[in-house]
Amino acid sequence: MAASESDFNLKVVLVSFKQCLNEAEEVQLDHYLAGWRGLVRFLNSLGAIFSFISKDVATKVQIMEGLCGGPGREHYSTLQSMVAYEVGHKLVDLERRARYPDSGCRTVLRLHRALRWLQLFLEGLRTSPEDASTATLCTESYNASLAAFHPWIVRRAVTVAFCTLPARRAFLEAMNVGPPEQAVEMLSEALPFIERVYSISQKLYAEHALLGLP
Ligand SMILES: CCCCCCCC/C=C\CCCCCCCC(=O)N[C@@H](COP(=O)(O)O)[C@H](O)/C=C/CCCCCCCCCCCCC
Repeated sequence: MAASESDFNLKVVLVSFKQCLNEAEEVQLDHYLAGWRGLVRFLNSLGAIFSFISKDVATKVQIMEGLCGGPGREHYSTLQSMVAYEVGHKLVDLERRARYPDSGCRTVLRLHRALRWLQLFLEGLRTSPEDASTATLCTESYNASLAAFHPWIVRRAVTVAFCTLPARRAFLEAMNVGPPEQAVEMLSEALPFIERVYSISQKLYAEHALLGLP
């Protein structure tokens, strides 16, 4: 993995997701996006073959940064306020993508689906035996989450990229939180926060019938 990305620390990323929820259990977008920025750094450290993925995530983070810092910024403090604003002002189109291609709701939905992949993948890393194949873990988590939303060509490219992933031990070391055993322990503590953020977001999107936003 590239030395320039050696400042990556998965614990810091996971803490962002822990900090996401306020007392009312609303998802605070600044922490949510901070978590994603950290994940982009890690993706960049995996080499050029993953750049099509990191670019897509980075673009989506930039769209959200534009909304969170733009003229309507007061509506973009939490996921809940964003959904209420965009749905209430008809800024989302459930039928076509072309009308509001950069709405916050559709952009976060893509990240939200990817968060499910991350949750499943990290859970796989945490619970698998030492000699488990990361390509297999990645493929299984991908097939159980994001794959349903991607066309054949993306699924194919992703499957090829997975074959270049480092071994499980290297992954755990790349988290920069100490020896592999400590990384596994950290995952046990941190994963419930990702799960919580995911399930609160999923419920919110389901309540507003936004889970299929094109
Ligand atoms: C030390 C271990 C830590 C693990 C950290 C992993 C870091 C990576 C975190 C997340 C990566 C997944 C990001 C995927 C975002 C996909 C968003 C998406 O679905 N975009 C598609 C739809 O967008 P619109 O066109 O509707 O705007 C877009 O078409 C697809 C683009 C590229 C393909 C995305 C493939 C996702 C594969 C997920 C596995 C990532 C493998 C990372 C390896 C660790």
